[in-house]
Amino acid sequence: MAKKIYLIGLGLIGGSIALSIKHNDPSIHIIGFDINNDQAALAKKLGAIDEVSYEIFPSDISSVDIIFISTPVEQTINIIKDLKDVELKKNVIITDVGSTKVKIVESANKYLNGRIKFVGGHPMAGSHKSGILAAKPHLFENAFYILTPSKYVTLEDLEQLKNILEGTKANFIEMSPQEHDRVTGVISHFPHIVAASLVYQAKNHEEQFPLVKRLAAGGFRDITRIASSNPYMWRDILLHNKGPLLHLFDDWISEMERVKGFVENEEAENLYDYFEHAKHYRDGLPEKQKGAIPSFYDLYVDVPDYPGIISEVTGFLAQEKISLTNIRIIETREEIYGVLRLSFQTEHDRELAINCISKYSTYETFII
Ligand SMILES: NC(=O)c1ccc[n+]([C@@H]2O[C@H](COP(=O)([O-])OP(=O)(O)OC[C@H]3O[C@@H](n4cnc5c(N)ncnc54)[C@H](O)[C@@H]3O)[C@@H](O)[C@H]2O)c1
Ligand SMILES: O=C(O)C(=O)C[C@]1(C(=O)O)C=C[C@@H](O)C=C1
Repeated sequence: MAKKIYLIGLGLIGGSIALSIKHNDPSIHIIGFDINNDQAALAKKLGAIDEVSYEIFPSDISSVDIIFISTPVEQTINIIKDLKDVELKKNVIITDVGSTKVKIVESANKYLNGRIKFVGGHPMAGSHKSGILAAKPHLFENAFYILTPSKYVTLEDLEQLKNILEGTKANFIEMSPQEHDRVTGVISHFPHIVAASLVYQAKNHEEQFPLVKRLAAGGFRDITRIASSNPYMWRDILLHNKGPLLHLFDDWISEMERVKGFVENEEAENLYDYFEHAKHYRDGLPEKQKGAIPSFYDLYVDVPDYPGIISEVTGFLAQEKISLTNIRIIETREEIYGVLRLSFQTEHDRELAINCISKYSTYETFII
């Protein structure tokens, strides 16, 4: 069992991996390095790591069992290249978390050439946010964690990596780097391009229609949330996955032409079928697992409808350090009661909230 871990890159993903390892087994010693010293200091302060390294390859790197590279994908390749000349522990495992795999695994095979065991990794959960302050120990709960092990990696090596990642509560799945980049191109990379393009469509109409920005409601905000992601990260991802993405551009252009034809020719039945089939497929996405549908867990609370009720309820949760992902007043009933909808990242947090609210109040809670 690995007892000493080294994390290069202490942002959202690296930080969440560190927190999940620490929460699962505090005895694991984690050293962390980040080119941004503030991130590293925060990671230490948050208890994600035990020790900050101020150089990327410290002398005690030769004693670590597993090295996680959780940097943007182009930096990941640079680090793998530099690692080839570093003295490391025999049987050390190196893994990454990059959103692309083909180029990263190619560089590992080229520079580490089996001398060092490399397991491509990619947790299929995250956020449009970046940095250690967005990191959560349960970020990967119920998500798929994709592994693309090279031929030099044994089953025991994979088990050792999965054991250290047990605290993520993710579901591990193996695939080839090629399959990984094709699939993630479809369900992650290209959707990020589309989200950004929809933002540009609004921006490009703002001069003619100044209200565009102000009238943007839930639908536009939902579909464009990921356009707030880290541009540095997505620049690298698109350049790493150019091949599959160029095919997806062609598919998308054909699809838009097809739908344009339905509208232009007023093909009502085709338009209905278009939305109906999309709804059927989307509604069929697995709810429990993350990465497919944001697995927010909603709790409804019957509350008296008076000023300050929201801060009263969130105050209960704050007292017990229960984190919330969203809160909305969804209904104000004629009589004195209203309904709050509280959203949580995990079912466990929702359970904690139910107990917390019943402990501090008589407000009725229910799950739909
Ligand atoms: N954001 C997501 O939803 C998500 C999900 C799964 C995988 N990923 C992948 O995880 C990786 C990290 O993404 P993130 O969301 O954690 O980004 P992030 O910006 O939150 O964190 C990246 C960290 O790496 C540091 N860094 C950059 N270059 C470095 C270098 N050369 N040496 C050391 N540290 C360096 C940055 O200072 C930053 O703190 C990326 O490869 C991304 O594709 C992201
Ligand atoms: O949840 C989000 O905001 C994400 O964009 C996470 C997301 C994705 O779903 O595309 C982004 C990049 C990753 O490689 C994996 C997951």
